[in-house]
Amino acid sequence: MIKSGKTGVLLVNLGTPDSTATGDVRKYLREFLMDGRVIDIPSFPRWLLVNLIIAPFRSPKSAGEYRKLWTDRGSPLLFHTEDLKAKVEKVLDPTQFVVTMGMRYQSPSIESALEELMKAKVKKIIVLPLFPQYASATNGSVIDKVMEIVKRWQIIPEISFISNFIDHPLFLKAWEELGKEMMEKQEYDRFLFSYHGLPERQIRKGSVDNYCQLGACCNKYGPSNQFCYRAQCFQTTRLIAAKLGLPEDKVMTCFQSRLGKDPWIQPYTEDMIKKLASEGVKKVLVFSPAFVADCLETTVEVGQEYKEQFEEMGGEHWDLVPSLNSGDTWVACVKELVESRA
Ligand SMILES: C=CC1=C(C)c2cc3[nH]c(cc4nc(cc5[nH]c(cc1n2)c(C)c5CCC(=O)O)C(CCC(=O)O)=C4C)c(C)c3C=C
Ligand SMILES: [Fe+2]
Ligand SMILES: [Fe+2]
Repeated sequence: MIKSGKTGVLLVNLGTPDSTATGDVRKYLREFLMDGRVIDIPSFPRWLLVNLIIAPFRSPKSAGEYRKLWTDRGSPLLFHTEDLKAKVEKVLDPTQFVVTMGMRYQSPSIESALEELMKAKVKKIIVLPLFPQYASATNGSVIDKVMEIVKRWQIIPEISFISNFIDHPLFLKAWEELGKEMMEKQEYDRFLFSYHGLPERQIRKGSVDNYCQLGACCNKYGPSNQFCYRAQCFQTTRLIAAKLGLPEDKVMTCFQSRLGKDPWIQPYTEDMIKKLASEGVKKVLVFSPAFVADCLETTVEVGQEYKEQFEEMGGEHWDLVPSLNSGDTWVACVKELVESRA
């Protein structure tokens, strides 16, 4: 009998600068923000905006933020993704799977990872964008990039894209375990779930039959809004909160990291901090479940900057639940996600 080939697994995260030098941060921001799924305006105005305004003015400031984040092993987003890949490789059957890792922007590239899989003569590729909630700017962009590369291949193997995994029992269990560990050390008055934001326009563009109106529609999650990023975030909060038995009136969902002047999805995390402080709330536990690895957005923005803001307004505890990184339950989740598609 002819032996069929292995299945290739491609884990993809966002990407991070090569170093904290302003030039490297500028290069990263240029590649990232020139993606038409991230800044979704026509290419010429996008080029002007990115190259003449955002990259020159933002790079020095962002480089300073990256310096607060950087470790001996470099950027946490990169080394946690490398660790995850190494651990997933260990738990998957090596006679059946070849595991690779790539970043949507900068390095290691998706192209180099796909070449590795092609050389391994895989019969099928499973692509797992490491973003729990689907957004055109993240998962959509990964799918776009993979297709752009494989369309040049003579033989295109079967490809399966995992587009969201917010309800996977092991994803929820991993957050439950991390949350419990924090809650055993400290009591909290509120539980804040802060997700990466998106321009409202991008939600509207993805809304089928105009279902999504960026309001109470996101309080329900089902076939009508299964790809609405905002609805997926609210659903993620509900599922994790239920696992931890958190009282509904103490749980809030909000969105961080607005870029530019256009309206982004609300409520904004910064407004939520002001509201909590004005209500006299003192102890807040913060989850960031749009990310599966510690990165600039979690460690610096939520863990340092928002913490300072809350404390300046009279708050006493602002504690960030660490991300999934390469923890055992999360590794088991990735194993199951992959095996279920093999
Ligand atoms: C849930 C995942 C993410 C979504 C959705 C997303 C959308 C999005 N992001 C920007 C602009 C920036 N994001 C930046 C950093 C960053 N973003 C994500 C994830 C999502 N982005 C991660 C994991 C990171 C951190 C990377 C790291 O190296 O640690 C940045 C760069 C940092 C900075 O200069 O502040 C920008 C800029 C837009 C415009 C957007 C949707 C349209
Ligand atoms: Fe981002
Ligand atoms: Fe919605």
